[in-house]
Amino acid sequence: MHDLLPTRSTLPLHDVAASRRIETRALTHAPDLMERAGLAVAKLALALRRGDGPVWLACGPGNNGGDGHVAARRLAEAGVPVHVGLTAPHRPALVVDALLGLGLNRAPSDALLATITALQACGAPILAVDLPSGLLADTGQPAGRLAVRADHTLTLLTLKPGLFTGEGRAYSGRIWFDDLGITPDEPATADLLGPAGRPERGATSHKGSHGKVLVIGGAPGMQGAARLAARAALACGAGRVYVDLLDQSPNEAADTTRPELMRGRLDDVPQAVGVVGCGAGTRIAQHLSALIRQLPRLVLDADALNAIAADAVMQDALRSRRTGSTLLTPHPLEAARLLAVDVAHVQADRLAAAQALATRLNATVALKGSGSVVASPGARPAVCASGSAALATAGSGDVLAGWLGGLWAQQPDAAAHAVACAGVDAHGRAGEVPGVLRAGDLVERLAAP
Ligand SMILES: NC(=O)C1=CN([C@@H]2O[C@H](COP(=O)(O)OP(=O)(O)OC[C@H]3O[C@@H](n4cnc5c(N)ncnc54)[C@H](OP(=O)(O)O)[C@@H]3O)[C@@H](O)[C@H]2O)[C@@H](O)CC1
Ligand SMILES: Nc1ncnc2c1ncn2[C@@H]1O[C@H](COP(=O)(O)OP(=O)(O)O)[C@@H](O)[C@H]1O
Repeated sequence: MHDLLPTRSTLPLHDVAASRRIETRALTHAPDLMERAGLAVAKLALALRRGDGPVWLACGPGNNGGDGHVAARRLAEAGVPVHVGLTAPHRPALVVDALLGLGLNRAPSDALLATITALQACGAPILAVDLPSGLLADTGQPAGRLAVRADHTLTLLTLKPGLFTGEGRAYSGRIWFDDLGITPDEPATADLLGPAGRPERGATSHKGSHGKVLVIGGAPGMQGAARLAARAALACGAGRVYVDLLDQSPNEAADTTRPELMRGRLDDVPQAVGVVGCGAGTRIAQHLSALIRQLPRLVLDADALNAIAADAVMQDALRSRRTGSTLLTPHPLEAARLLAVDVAHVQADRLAAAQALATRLNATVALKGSGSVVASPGARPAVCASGSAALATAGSGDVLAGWLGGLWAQQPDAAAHAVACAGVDAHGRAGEVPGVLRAGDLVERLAAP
């Protein structure tokens, strides 16, 4: 058993169907799985309980509840007072939520909702077994109007996507993992991203070795967005970074506080990685066709995505680009526009939405938000466990787009999927601070070795 985040390597995620298959096969040679699960829960409960009061184990009707009953027995054997039931004891030292796990298949019944409300109100820390009760393992969304908001979740046998994306991080608390001694014997449903290395800088390299980025965006009043993207590309290590600010005179500086940044246009740097759309407004539409046709590698963000959502011809042009050469970075609303659905639909199943968009536009999609999802046509999707609400501030997405452009410029042979996985995870890790991180400071944190 170990504390899972931050991840030290890329790990497999398994959805409910895959977890069930793994469990069924494992039970043939390890029939004591529930004993192992209950023991792991009891060990963690011992470490987490606060005071001498009873550990309250709220056990549901299925095997999740079974894990809770085994844990209760183990705790009692260790001399810990336990209370097994659906109503609260006096001053519990810990609550073990073993109501519902993988088997959640509908909105919790009223009786379960009453127990969820009681365990939430009792004041003790909550340890959820496998999943917070009421949270859907595949999507990270509550199945009904309430799910347990746990302080800790000990997930068992497999890692479930819903712990990490959607609302998962808000409900799961600190995530622990015990594989119960079983190695998954089928491919992952998705990857949980680990840290990726930075592009190498050879001792004799020169600026020409590290590629070019062209940032196109920054309509009047929104030039900061393009500048943030350009600064991020520069901080990432791109050899040269050019900025094409829409509607600005070509004689003006790209960024007076970053003299390293140059003005440039598509015709000046036709082989650059394009980072298009940050703060661009609606005027970007008139530039997009040429950019989509000519730039070999494209990161499309913000207003570029909105323009594409409104133009079927541009969508066709995107589809005809080489697979692996286009990277879209929508937040959920931009993804919803591109898919012609509402945001709730996207958030209800972020993995499915990202995959649908990737297939529809023949592009890699980094669907942003807590638990960003990277999806590409024909590839296994990835979920990013890094990041925090410190990133929920204007400009952090512009920084991501620029950073992705900078990474890609230095790895011209990389496919968009690999670039997206590395960049999204690095961006999230740099954004793990208490409070708020201003986007300019995020660039500096990303740049730090
Ligand atoms: N087998 C093993 O050795 C191992 C098992 N493990 C553990 O087993 C867990 C999976 O167990 P599980 O399949 O029994 O499902 P579980 O989550 O307990 O729920 C099913 C029950 O809940 C009910 N129910 C569903 N939704 C409901 C709702 N909204 N409101 C009310 N009721 C609802 C459903 O009712 P039904 O649909 O049948 O009417 C059924 O009775 C897994 O998460 C892990 O903890 C692991 O530790 C590995 C070892
Ligand atoms: N609560 C959160 N947890 C993790 N990452 C977050 C959270 N809120 C925002 N982010 C990240 O911050 C960035 C915000 O991007 P975006 O919404 O495009 O902002 P902007 O357009 O203002 O730059 C995305 O990378 C997103 O994944």
